[in-house]
Amino acid sequence: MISSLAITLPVIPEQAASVPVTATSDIQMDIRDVRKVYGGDADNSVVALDGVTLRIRRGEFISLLGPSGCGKSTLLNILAGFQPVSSGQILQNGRTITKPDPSRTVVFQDYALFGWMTVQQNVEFGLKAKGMPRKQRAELARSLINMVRLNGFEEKYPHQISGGMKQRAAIARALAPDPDILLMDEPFGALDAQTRVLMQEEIARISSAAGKTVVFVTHGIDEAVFLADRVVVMSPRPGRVRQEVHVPLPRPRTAEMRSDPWFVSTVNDLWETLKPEWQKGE
Ligand SMILES: Nc1ncnc2c1ncn2[C@@H]1O[C@H](COP(=O)(O)OP(=O)(O)OP(=O)(O)O)[C@@H](O)[C@H]1O
Repeated sequence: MISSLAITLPVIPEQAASVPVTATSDIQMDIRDVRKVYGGDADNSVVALDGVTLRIRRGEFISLLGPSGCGKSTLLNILAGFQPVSSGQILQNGRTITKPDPSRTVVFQDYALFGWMTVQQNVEFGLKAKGMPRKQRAELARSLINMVRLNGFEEKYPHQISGGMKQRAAIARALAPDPDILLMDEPFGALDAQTRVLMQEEIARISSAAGKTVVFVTHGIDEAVFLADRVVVMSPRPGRVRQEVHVPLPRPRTAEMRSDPWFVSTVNDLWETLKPEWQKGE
């Protein structure tokens, strides 16, 4: 039971009041006043992010939650190094992010597996690109396949396995280069409701076991709270950090925590806050 914690750690309206004291050396990602504008011409330009500031601790699991179009994917793409900021800065271990790097890998909603490669080959892909010898990469890939519980499916092609299995393979592939940070963009968005719940429990287990920092983009309030150490709620476009919720649930997260009173009331409170914006759409 965590109900005693529920009294001391409610949904926090102001970010500054809630942030635990963190040594600078524990900060892995430092997002400083980031603004992103798409389109150069002032009439057609879209301000996707404005003044986003966020510090992410090493090993922390962050859920980025917000209405459609608030800039969640934009922020994730910038963290990955796929897109530049328009202004502001993002530091990883004190260094500015300027391009993609194997220390940050991405899991997308649509799996992005190579259809002509088996599960084993997909997982090995990044290791081969890094020049790891064949035997070593085969062993490492097998242990990751084991971790995501796909043993027995190593020689299957993506079209021969289910959506949940494809996403497990994509997670194993993203973990293969041993990244510091795993970036996940609505990874379970294409799955049916039951598989989604099972995958949430899997990623909770895998991320704890692998000890990675995770940034997880989602529309799902219960998913965000179930998985995260901290839920970062974004405002409608232009995206800003409007609220942070520190989640006191212990790890490993287990299915029964979904009926904990703190969990239920936090999900309800967030829903009440976000409903008007989500009803409006973009
Ligand atoms: N390449 C682009 N060019 C122009 N506008 C873009 C581009 N990519 C995104 N946008 C716009 O920027 C805003 C933020 O988009 P983004 O995809 O980051 O939001 P999101 O919160 O991830 O949305 P969703 O939850 O629907 O995926 C939206 O208004 C979107 O239309």
